[in-house]
Amino acid sequence: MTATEQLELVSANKVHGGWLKRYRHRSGSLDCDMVFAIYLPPQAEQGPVPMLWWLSGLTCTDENFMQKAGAQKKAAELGIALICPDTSPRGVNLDGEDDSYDFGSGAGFYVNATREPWARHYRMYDYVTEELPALVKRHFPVDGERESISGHSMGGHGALICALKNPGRYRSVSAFAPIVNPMACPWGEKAFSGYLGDDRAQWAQWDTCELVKQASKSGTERQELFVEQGESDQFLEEQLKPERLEAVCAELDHPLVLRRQPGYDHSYFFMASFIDEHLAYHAKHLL
Ligand SMILES: CC(=O)Oc1ccc2c(C)cc(=O)oc2c1
Repeated sequence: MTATEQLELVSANKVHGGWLKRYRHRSGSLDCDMVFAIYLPPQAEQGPVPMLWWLSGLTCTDENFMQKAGAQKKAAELGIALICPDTSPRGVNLDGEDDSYDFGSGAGFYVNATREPWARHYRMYDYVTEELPALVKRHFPVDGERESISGHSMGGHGALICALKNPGRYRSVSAFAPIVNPMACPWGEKAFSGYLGDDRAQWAQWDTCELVKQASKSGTERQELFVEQGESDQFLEEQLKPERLEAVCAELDHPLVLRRQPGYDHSYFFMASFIDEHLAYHAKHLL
């Protein structure tokens, strides 16, 4: 811990016997103040508990998942901490940052930007895989050896790339309606050209379908990917394209559980309907 590291408590609410807390801190990797949310189940009072990282989607903050998914009851039953970062740097005042919902504020895409003016602040990959985990392990009763990761949409893309880029790090990975091939959909093309520039070889380092191909070539461990997808999702055909992940995984024999759920859309009602099953899935790997 650095001598100046400070965690400012923003709010605290008791939920299902545990505590949901929000903290503000100075992020070195993003060079700005950030807020994150952590739910500590009642078991954390007895000793370190395993962690599930939740990465949220476009327009979200640390709050949406904790307020809308209804995950705390099951997390309390299982004894799993939930940690939810914000989705982009905040308050850095870059030109064009607030012009649209799918780029800039609330849309960090969990990459490390290499293009100016984004490169100094938009390093969400380093933030969610290195800086914030180290901080959480220093300050909270969590077991740093037992972590899993999940997320929704842009955050589902984030969860999948974090797991694929760090074989052996996460005990399990799941995603709701993830953007599985951002190199080839409008949201991803806009974000990657803005944050990374024109070099598509760089883009491939942040694309789930491409990372599955790379894992196959390099012979690294093939971790199962668990994906939940609503069939009435309004972004299914244009942005999410789960059939591309299905095809790549089938071709390369990468384990994938893709569940298509009739009638469900892209909203938090969809996540609230299946979050308990995802928590139980992660618990099998964490406990
Ligand atoms: C709270 C909420 O509804 O979150 C939400 C809405 C829409 C989207 C879209 C369109 C994409 C995404 O990545 O996340 C997301 C999250």
